Amino acid sequence: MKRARIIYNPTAGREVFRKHLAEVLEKLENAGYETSAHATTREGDATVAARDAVRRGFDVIIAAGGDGTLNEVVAGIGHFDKRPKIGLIPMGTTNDFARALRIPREIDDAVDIICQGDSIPVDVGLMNDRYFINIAGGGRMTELTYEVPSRLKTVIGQLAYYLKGIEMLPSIHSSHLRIEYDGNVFDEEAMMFLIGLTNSVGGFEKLAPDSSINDGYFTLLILKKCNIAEFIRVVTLASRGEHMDDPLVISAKAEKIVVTSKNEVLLNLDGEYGGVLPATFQNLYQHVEMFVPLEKLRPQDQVKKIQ
Ligand SMILES: Nc1ncnc2c1ncn2[C@@H]1O[C@H](COP(=O)(O)OP(=O)(O)OP(=O)(O)O)[C@@H](O)[C@H]1O
Repeated sequence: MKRARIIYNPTAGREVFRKHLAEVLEKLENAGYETSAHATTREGDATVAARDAVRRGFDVIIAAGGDGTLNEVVAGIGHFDKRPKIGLIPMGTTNDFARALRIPREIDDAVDIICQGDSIPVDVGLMNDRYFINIAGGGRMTELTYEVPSRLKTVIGQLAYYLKGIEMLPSIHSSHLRIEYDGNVFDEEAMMFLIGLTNSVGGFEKLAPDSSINDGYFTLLILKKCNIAEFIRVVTLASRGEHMDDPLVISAKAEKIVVTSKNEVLLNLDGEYGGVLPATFQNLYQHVEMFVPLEKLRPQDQVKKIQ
């Protein structure tokens, strides 16, 4: 019998996962998994619990929480040579990663996907020595996501980002950025840069429309220096996925990106504070294996499943 370890964040999102734990355990047992669960107690605990699960030989780790919990689980298993497969039960507010992988928000449906057993390899990002699964970025604008108070985020979800964005508009300014990406160099003032692994960020599902979750490449987006009116124009275009051809936007695919600045530029990693530049971003090709609804994935993400 295979063994699964559920790592859940009891404080994530709106729903209380614990209330559903018995039925989730039963479903997994019926699907042939001997399952146990760990409730995280603080920030970073999912990383410790995931590391522990690898050492104890679990075949599968199921992250029940938001992107933050999944990020911590990936950080916990990332350094090991033999990594358990990951299942995801989206319990967060934005659940960007689950959205990109077409994993449904309903607990029951998400568990069904794990029980069905289809899985694909997924790329993971490494910034200096920290893992990310969805997006990294820097510049005044990306500070938004961690300035949104978490209680506000839980109550009104992604709307909080937009509200905070409007409030912060007057304070948006450019920074000097030197970005080396696979042999190319950008060295100018810019508003922000984003390094994406998936196509879904902060509710913007078409931010990196042609990204694939397992091709070994990041999508790099740079927004050049502009005024507030231009900035609003590009963000509006981005909400519709129509920003890629805008003259203020540089986009590229890259495996390795090195970013430095003459200014102090704060970084954002999967929606959390990620330190300051300089930073080296490395795409770890197909580093984790995740359970997904294979038939619902976009064609470019449907890598032949590994048995
Ligand atoms: N018991 C706990 N008390 C407080 N914080 C916790 C606890 N367990 C985990 N955390 C922290 O909560 C953070 C956010 O959790 P998570 O991402 O699961 O939910 P979310 O913020 O609601 O969702 P999303 O990231 O999708 O918006 C995690 O990064 C984790 O460090």
